[in-house]
Amino acid sequence: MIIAPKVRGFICTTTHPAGCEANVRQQIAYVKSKGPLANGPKRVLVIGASTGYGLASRITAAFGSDAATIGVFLEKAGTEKKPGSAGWYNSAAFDKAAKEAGLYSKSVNGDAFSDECRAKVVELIKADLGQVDMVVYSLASPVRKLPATGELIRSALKPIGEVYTATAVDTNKDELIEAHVEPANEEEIANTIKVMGGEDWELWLQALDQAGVLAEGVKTVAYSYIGTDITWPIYWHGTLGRAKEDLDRASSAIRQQLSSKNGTANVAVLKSVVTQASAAIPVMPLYIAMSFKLMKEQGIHEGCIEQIQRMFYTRLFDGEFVTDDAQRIRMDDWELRESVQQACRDLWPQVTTENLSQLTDYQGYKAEFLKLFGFGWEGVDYTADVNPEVNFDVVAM
Ligand SMILES: NC(=O)c1ccc[n+]([C@@H]2O[C@H](COP(=O)([O-])OP(=O)(O)OC[C@H]3O[C@@H](n4cnc5c(N)ncnc54)[C@H](O)[C@@H]3O)[C@@H](O)[C@H]2O)c1
Repeated sequence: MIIAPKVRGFICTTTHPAGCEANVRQQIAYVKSKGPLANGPKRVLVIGASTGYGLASRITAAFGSDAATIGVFLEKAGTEKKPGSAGWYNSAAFDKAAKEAGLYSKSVNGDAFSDECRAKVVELIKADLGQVDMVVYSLASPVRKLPATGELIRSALKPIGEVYTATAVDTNKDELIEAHVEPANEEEIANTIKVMGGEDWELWLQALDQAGVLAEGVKTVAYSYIGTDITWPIYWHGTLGRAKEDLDRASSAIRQQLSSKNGTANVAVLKSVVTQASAAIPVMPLYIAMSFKLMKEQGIHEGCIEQIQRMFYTRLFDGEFVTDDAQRIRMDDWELRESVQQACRDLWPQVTTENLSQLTDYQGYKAEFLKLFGFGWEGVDYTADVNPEVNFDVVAM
């Protein structure tokens, strides 16, 4: 079939397998261009491995450090008649490239919040790798089914204390709007912490530790976002920020847990990038369009793969392991420069629907958003017939 993009709200409901493969190949080429990673991990588990930062982590570990990887994600396979999710095609493309390079790659498609999924991963590690020396936690999900009770909990994307009002962009109409978001109540705050906080990361590390599949000196990282005063009301000071604070709590609990095997646990604070997760956060698309323009002009632009490659190569495994006072790895250092933030603050009140494309990198944002779903990649013939049914080595749950 011939597949064209169909955007509905914050997502594109169609995907292109060849475009997703082009995305993965380009990320692999980027990592390879940096040469081998000294002292890198060799057996890596990535939870949330199919898109965004998790995919970039899997690619960096495999192609920077020749690591065997197990990836966990929740994605939909395509059928003859209907395209699957982008993460499915990304993972198929990763698996193909890893095997071509002689690297071990196994994937588990299932609910990472479930005990069954943890048990399956433990079984795989025991059977194939023995132990892992790195665990990346990169889940982004609006819902979590609690493993103990089966209760389905939903997160909320809301401010706390007062209504949030700000200029935002309606990405369907390409118009500036005034976004109003009502504050969360106590239950919504607690629920968001349950879904996106640190509990599930802790459960993973406990299960892996108890099964004896964590190697001496194991490193685990979970990804977070803090941002600045521009996004604080909706993010860091809102429900998601509370969940991310809980990740800091979990990181110190896991650090304690791993100390007997000289393991480390850190939250890595990453920059804002275009992913399916960030597209759903009010104000993020406008802020990203603005900061991308400035960071590109200043020669410090990074997407997922550039951020993660820099983290692995200059902080985690080679270079200087520096953290902030809360033991967080700060990869948002370039984004937080005053040259970027002050310029954003100055630009914010000047942006209108008419000058959006001149004052910000809005066109770049839109193009990158479509690229997440496999559209707009150079070298892909979008007029050609493509089979949406793509199979690879994946354990279904
Ligand atoms: N996007 C940003 O700008 C940004 C910035 C800083 C930090 N982060 C953080 O990085 C992490 C990853 O975010 P992202 O933007 O890469 O998101 P993403 O939406 O691109 O990826 C989410 C991943 O989680 C997986 N997933 C979701 N629910 C699952 C489930 N129930 N079971 C198994 N897998 C599941 C998906 O399959 C996918 O692999 C999040 O913690 C996010 O807060 C993102």
